[in-house]
Amino acid sequence: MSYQDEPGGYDVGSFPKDFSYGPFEQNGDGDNSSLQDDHKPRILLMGLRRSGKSSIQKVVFHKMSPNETLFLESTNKIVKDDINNSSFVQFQIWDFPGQIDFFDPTFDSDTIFGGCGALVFVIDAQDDYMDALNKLQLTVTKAYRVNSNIKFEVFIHKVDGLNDDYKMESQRDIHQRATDDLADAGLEHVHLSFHLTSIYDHSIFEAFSKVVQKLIPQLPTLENLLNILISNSGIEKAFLFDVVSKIYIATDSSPVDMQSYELCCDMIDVVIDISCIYGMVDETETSTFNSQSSSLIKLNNGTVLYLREVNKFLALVCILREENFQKQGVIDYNFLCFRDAITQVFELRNKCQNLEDGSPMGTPEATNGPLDSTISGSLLSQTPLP
Ligand SMILES: Nc1nc2c(ncn2[C@@H]2O[C@H](COP(=O)(O)OP(=O)(O)OP(=O)(O)O)[C@@H](O)[C@H]2O)c(=O)[nH]1
Repeated sequence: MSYQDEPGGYDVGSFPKDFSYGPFEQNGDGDNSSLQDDHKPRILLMGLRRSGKSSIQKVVFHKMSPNETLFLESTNKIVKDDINNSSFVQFQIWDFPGQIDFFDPTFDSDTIFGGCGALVFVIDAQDDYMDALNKLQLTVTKAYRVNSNIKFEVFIHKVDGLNDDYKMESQRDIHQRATDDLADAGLEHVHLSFHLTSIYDHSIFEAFSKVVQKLIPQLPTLENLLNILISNSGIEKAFLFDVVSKIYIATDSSPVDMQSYELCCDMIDVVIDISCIYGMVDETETSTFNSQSSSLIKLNNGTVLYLREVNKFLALVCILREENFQKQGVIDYNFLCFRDAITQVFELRNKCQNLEDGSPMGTPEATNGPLDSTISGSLLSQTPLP
């Protein structure tokens, strides 16, 4: 990951449409870095001072430990962070200073909101949130006028300090007030998504996963592939993880429960830690996660966790009953079909992006159409487990 700290020089002309995917572009011929930049969507982090914006960015994308965020200094200019080199998913995060003033003539809202995919507004739930709600209304109104395609995500943050009842009550109250405020501004049709988050547990990774997923046009295809994989392999739940950030870019369509997600995150940590200690062939190696990476953990409640490498950046982590793991051969075969299908999805996506920069080929409908049926066919041809 590279880290930039430059408040000016935004690229106004290009309008990022969706995610671009690292491995294939890096593998491609020639220098297409400017093309990559064109396709990189922006996620903006906004909210009042000290609400926790920089902490979120540092913990999720820079592996900072939550306690270290106590020493973070206040952000006083826009900080752009490129999430690209080591992560499969590519985008930019712009961290805004809390005191940003939309009426300042130097605040170029067309540039800032124009190329934005998602706007994450962070509200400190441990503080009085009335000012934050006013700012939220102002921000959404301003951003929506410039770009009606922005996904608005509200993080009700620092909930680690709150008991469960108060947490739910705050969420209900913030939800109600925020939607009322928008209705007053004539924007009742604008959708806000709410997430309860804290950097001290997995909730921030889960919330960010959902933000990122909304910007992946191939999500329905990925979900469909995961559904086919689990139903033919006796798997209960499967996540496709971006290994570096531990955000999941897709899961099957059964509901996600936090404990399963935490278990899978912990498994990735275990695999990376063990690989760092025992998996380095020589000291020049920089990545310990490679095509040899896989792991099987049996829990004492009859559950099995199974991890397989999909590519340099992605891992599939599955949860299944021990008795369903007896036919590991079928699961492994289905996994290989799944991996091929995923590769095809992103290769096709990449070709479309290169061929028709900005054309409707990049839309989910286009990528889901003919591709889905061929890939589904190859997976479905496997013998389902009894
Ligand atoms: N309890 C708790 N504290 C948090 C959490 N997230 C951030 N903090 C703390 O909140 C304080 C402010 O965090 P920052 O990330 O600097 O806030 P910011 O929104 O970037 O602040 P500005 O740069 O001034 O706009 C720090 O002391 C963090 O440790 C959280 O989830 N729970």
